[in-house]
Amino acid sequence: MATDGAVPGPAASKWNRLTFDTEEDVAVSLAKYTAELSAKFAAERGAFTAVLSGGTLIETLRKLAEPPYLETVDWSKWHVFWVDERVVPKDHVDSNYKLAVDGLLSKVPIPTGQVYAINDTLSAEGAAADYETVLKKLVKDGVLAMSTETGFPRFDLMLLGMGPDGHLASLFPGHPLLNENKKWVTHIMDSPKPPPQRITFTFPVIKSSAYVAMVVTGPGEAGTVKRALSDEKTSPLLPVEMTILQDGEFTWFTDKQAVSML
Ligand SMILES: O=C(O)[C@H](O)[C@@H](O)[C@H](O)[C@H](O)COP(=O)(O)O
Repeated sequence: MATDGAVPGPAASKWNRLTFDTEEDVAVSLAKYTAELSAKFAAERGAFTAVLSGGTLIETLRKLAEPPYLETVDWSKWHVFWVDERVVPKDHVDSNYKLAVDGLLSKVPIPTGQVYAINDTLSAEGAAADYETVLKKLVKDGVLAMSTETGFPRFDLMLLGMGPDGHLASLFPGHPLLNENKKWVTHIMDSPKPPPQRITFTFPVIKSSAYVAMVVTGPGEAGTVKRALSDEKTSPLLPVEMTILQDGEFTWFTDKQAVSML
């Protein structure tokens, strides 16, 4: 059972809240939504740029690796990125790349050259700069779109999670990185969520997305979801509340436990 809600944001942007009975129902709907956007952009642009988070998001994407999507999705058009990544070896248990490979990417035939992991031999600062260089080349190559409104890259779909403190990516409440408005990719050395060293997309990039799915299931963030979805705003806004798309569609994918305090 899904319900919609009305929402704020720039006139060109849309905002939806979908609530399902169970996490399983969220997973079923998220796979359909992702597969449909994949087909849309593959047809329109000949490529589909999909950005993954760490955390439970990969588990909630599990239905994509099952029929019918295994056969019906044109995986050759996919280009996969990470909205944030821990600065650890790619085979480390804390790696978001490892998490995604184990949970999804090893099960679907995306060309390996179209999965963009960080260079794990570099420092956090170096890896962020290197990742930004990779993105800029993909813009030149016509794989990654640019937002004409913001001058930042415009990813087709970002699949995001939210922490109990309202963080997304590695953009944490009260952190100076929330104000970064020049770089596409930056680095953090003191992440309150371990491990401490990460790279992360900046807000201008996230806000330039064509589609964002904010996937929150279970009771763990119910209080933060209540605050994020409340009309009464308290200052300072949480990072998730700051994520107002410039010209895109933001959709909450939640289960009943996640919205149980609304
Ligand atoms: O690298 C990370 O840790 C993630 O990208 C992070 O932003 C995650 O999405 C949230 O912390 C939600 O995590 P859960 O889905 O596990 O609640």
